[in-house]
Amino acid sequence: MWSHVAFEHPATFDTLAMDPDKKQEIVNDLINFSTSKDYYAKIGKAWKRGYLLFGPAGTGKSTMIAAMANLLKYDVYDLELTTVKDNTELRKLLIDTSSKSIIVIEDIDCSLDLTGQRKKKKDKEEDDDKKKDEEKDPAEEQMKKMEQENKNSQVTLSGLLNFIDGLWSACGGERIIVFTTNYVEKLDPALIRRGRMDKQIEMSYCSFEAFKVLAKNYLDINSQDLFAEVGRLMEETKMTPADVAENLMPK
Ligand SMILES: Nc1ncnc2c1ncn2[C@@H]1O[C@H](COP(=O)(O)OP(=O)(O)OP(=O)(O)O)[C@@H](O)[C@H]1O
Repeated sequence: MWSHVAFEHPATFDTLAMDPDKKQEIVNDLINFSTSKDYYAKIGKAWKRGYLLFGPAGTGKSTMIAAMANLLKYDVYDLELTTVKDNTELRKLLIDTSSKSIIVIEDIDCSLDLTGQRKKKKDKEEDDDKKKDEEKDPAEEQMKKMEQENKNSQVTLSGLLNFIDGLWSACGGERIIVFTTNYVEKLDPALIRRGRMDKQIEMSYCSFEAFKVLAKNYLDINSQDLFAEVGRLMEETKMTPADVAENLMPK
């Protein structure tokens, strides 16, 4: 079901531009997770950890995932939810991952109508209430039933969460699941509740600290007269690390 491509992304935590304290915290968290087999066994929980990476495009969410994989030497599985037929298929796909893996679901806000599904259900209940006393057309009822069955055959938020919550306990191995989004505010709060996403990481516009990492990577410069001015401008502007990096590339 998965097609295999050798993972050879060069990004590491050394080349990742972000606040050094925040970066160190994430590295510590990952190492702590990967060396905690006994702890998870002791508390009787699946050895898994969920990360939510959020922030504007070009702030390094994909780069961060590559750095995670390179640090832990895990396989990366890119899961395109919109192409998964139903919860059964989702289950099969996830069981089929290797025992040291990072499962990535990018742009979660676009993959599933996470907020919509709940709203639709509520709207439907209201509609049904209104109709309670009205005569019900059997043909219409049948159509509704079919529509509902069709809906049930798709990947749902609850299918996804159930999987994250439970199934891995049966599989063994260490699994990291990473969700990314450019619009954290659009997500269903149930998805980002603690316990489901263990760590939420905001990827933000390029700070001066992040700029220094990029200057070192791209130009081999640690310090320069213009740095003070760049630092001031970085505070004033909202530039993504991707934009900064592009400007540091030879033209
Ligand atoms: N924090 C960063 N550190 C180092 N390089 C970065 C960083 N952010 C972006 N880049 C550079 O910009 C390119 C695009 O960034 P990336 O794809 O990681 O961003 P993204 O947040 O995943 O964007 P999108 O939301 O569009 O997927 C990367 O290949 C990398 O070269």
